[in-house]
Amino acid sequence: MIGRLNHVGIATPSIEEALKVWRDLLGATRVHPAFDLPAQGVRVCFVDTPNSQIELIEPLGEASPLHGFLARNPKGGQHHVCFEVPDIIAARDEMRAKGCTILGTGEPRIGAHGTPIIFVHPKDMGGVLVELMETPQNADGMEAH
Ligand SMILES: CC[C@@H](C(=O)O)C(=O)SCCNC(=O)CCNC(=O)[C@H](O)C(C)(C)COP(=O)(O)OP(=O)(O)OC[C@H]1O[C@@H](n2cnc3c(N)ncnc32)[C@H](O)[C@@H]1OP(=O)(O)O
Ligand SMILES: [Co+2]
Repeated sequence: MIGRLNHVGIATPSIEEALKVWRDLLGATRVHPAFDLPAQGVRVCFVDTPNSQIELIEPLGEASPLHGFLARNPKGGQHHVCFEVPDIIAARDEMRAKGCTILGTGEPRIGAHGTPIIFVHPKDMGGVLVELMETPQNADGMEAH
């Protein structure tokens, strides 16, 4: 079921501060404009790497899921990893059948790439918060990579 690594999520109190690491120290040159995703309670900025992306996420609003993490890690840190799957409902049902907890209602929500996503609880994933996202498709129905 597990597919391509789409991105690594990095929680930060400030995207501008975090960019000093990824752009200024590590030399990333392709930094996308930051944007708000109110439905997910985050502000997002993607940094391209040669074979994947870093997703910088900053809390947006009082209900942001990042507040607990940043209370434990005030300077931010690695928050989640995201893998593509061909069918999000099939992936969710398979993970549930294997005894994993899907966070929230379990209904997929639209993520930053415009495709449905779910999160699997870190207690079932060896301490790693895992995001699964449906593989982006082109207009012709082919994988958009
Ligand atoms: C940009 C949009 C989208 C995309 O398209 O890519 C995103 O990526 S949005 C990213 C932000 N959204 C989410 O994270 C949604 C899912 N997350 C949650 O529901 C919560 O954050 C959480 C995972 C349930 C954690 O909630 P929190 O209140 O912070 O902590 P708890 O006290 O409930 O913690 C329970 C347990 O889990 C450990 N934990 C928490 N966060 C992480 C983490 N990021 N990685 C690993 N482990 C984590 C926490 O330490 C607790 O452990 P124990 O103390 O051992 O119980
Ligand atoms: Co993500």
